[in-house]
Amino acid sequence: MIRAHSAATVRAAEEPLLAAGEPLMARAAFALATHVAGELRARGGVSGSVVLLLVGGGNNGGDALYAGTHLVRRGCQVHAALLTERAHESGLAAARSAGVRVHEVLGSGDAVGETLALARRSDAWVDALTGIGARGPLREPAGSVVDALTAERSAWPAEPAVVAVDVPSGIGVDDGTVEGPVLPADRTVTMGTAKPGLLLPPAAALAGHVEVFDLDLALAEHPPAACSLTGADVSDLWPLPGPEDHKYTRGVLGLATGSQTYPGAAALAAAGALRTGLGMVRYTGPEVPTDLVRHRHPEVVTVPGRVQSWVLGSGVAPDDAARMAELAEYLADASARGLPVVLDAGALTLLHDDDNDLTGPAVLTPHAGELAELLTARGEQTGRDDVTAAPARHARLAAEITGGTILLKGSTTVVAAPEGPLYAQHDATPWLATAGAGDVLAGVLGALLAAYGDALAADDGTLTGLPATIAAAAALVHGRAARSAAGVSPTRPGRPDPAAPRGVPITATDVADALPRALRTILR
Ligand SMILES: NC(=O)C1=CN([C@@H]2O[C@H](COP(=O)(O)OP(=O)(O)OC[C@H]3O[C@@H](n4cnc5c(N)ncnc54)[C@H](O)[C@@H]3O)[C@@H](O)[C@H]2O)[C@H](O)CC1
Ligand SMILES: [K+]
Repeated sequence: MIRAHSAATVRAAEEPLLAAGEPLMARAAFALATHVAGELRARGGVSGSVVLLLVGGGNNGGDALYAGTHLVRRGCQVHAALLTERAHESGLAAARSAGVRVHEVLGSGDAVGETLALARRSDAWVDALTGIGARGPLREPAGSVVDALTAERSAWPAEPAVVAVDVPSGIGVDDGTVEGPVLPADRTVTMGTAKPGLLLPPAAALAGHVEVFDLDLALAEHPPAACSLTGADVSDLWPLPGPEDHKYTRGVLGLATGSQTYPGAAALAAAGALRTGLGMVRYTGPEVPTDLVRHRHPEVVTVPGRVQSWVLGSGVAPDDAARMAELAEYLADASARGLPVVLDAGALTLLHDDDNDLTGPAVLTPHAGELAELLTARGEQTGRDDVTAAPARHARLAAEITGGTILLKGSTTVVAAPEGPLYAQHDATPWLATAGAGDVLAGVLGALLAAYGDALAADDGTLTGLPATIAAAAALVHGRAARSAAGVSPTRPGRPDPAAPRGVPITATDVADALPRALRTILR
């Protein structure tokens, strides 16, 4: 699991070490210089390369100035463009005495032109304008300089190497927003621990490859603000059957999905659930989807009976009054029993007013538009673009309003419960943006929740965070299955790797069919 901690937590953890005189900045600077040298080596060599440090007025800039002294000693020609009146004093003194060429570009009256001229002669740019001390989007002239460098860099995608210090300057460090200019990085060298903005969209896409440099910060007692699950985490929580298991100990999932108009969602959700593995799927719905499910998945039982979790709503239109009334009944029953439910598609509108408030564990699976509609219906006027600009913030808000866990679908899936860490899962592929993919995900999620259904129903509060972890796990598995089906390899958010296979078109059925293949690589 990748754990990211808030700026405030990092400062609290740094405090005692700084008070004890630990040379944190010196360590950070050495690590930064090592990674910059690594980028230069990958592009042909270190000695003789030209490095440009973009220096702000705080310790973030200090890291880069000290790193510059190491790079000079490794034979680089290092320039420092000071985009501040007050550069880190000792760092600047060390840089000057080591032979870093310092340019006080503010004084020239043309900070953009001066910096751009230096940048065009450089093989690597080190973004040290702001770190965890940033307040809001980049102020001038840093903003205009970054805009100009971003335009310059997009003209030469392969060059130069851009290395961000701690975070790409100007991102929302704690929430992943991008409210102004940010220079996309090839690599971010982050100090002590990952920061939420390096995992959360849209900022995560600008960080490139993230290297966490350990500063021995005492973070164990500080809960992370954001996490990303890895395959190993999913393997640890996966419900593996034992010799004593039977269908009810493995979990029975109730599917109230699909409708006369959209029968396919019933079969796709069933496929996702069955290939995730569980005791049994019970399907309930009108004749057309029922016949389809029976035909496609003879394993599915279509008579009512005991279930341990529900998936409601995939393939149900909010104006399908009869079907919506059924969903409301299932939701009320599940809530009364404390059974976990997945609310997808049409079922999300059940929470557009507080008549159906959630009393049991629930995971809502909206895309950005559905989340905007839900928030607006609950009095928070929100547009789709607002959600995509700040997904973590809006997912958390919806979780607080509804009491449910929000799995917000997107190129990076964000999961937010009313409290506890956010999850960011960047495991999918753009090929997954295809009809029915969400139905399969709902089935995967429902099956996993069914395995934990009895425990969640009997929970005394110790499992509060479990639905969010399970939702993140479902997103990881679903994304890995899509990559496997499309034939693409894992990617970091951000610049696509030109050498990576591009993949092929896939259907939602392909994703469901690829689940066992994906699980074979996860459940080792
Ligand atoms: N504390 C340590 O010894 C270590 C710190 N690390 C690095 O330090 C930064 C945090 O440094 P801090 O001085 O607190 O703040 P920043 O340098 O991130 O930024 C403050 C700097 O930026 C200016 N500023 C603030 N907001 C904006 C804005 N919107 N636009 C433009 N400029 C802005 C502000 O005026 C100050 O001049 C941390 O990220 C690490 O990189 C070490 O790594 C570990 C030891
Ligand atoms: K930075």
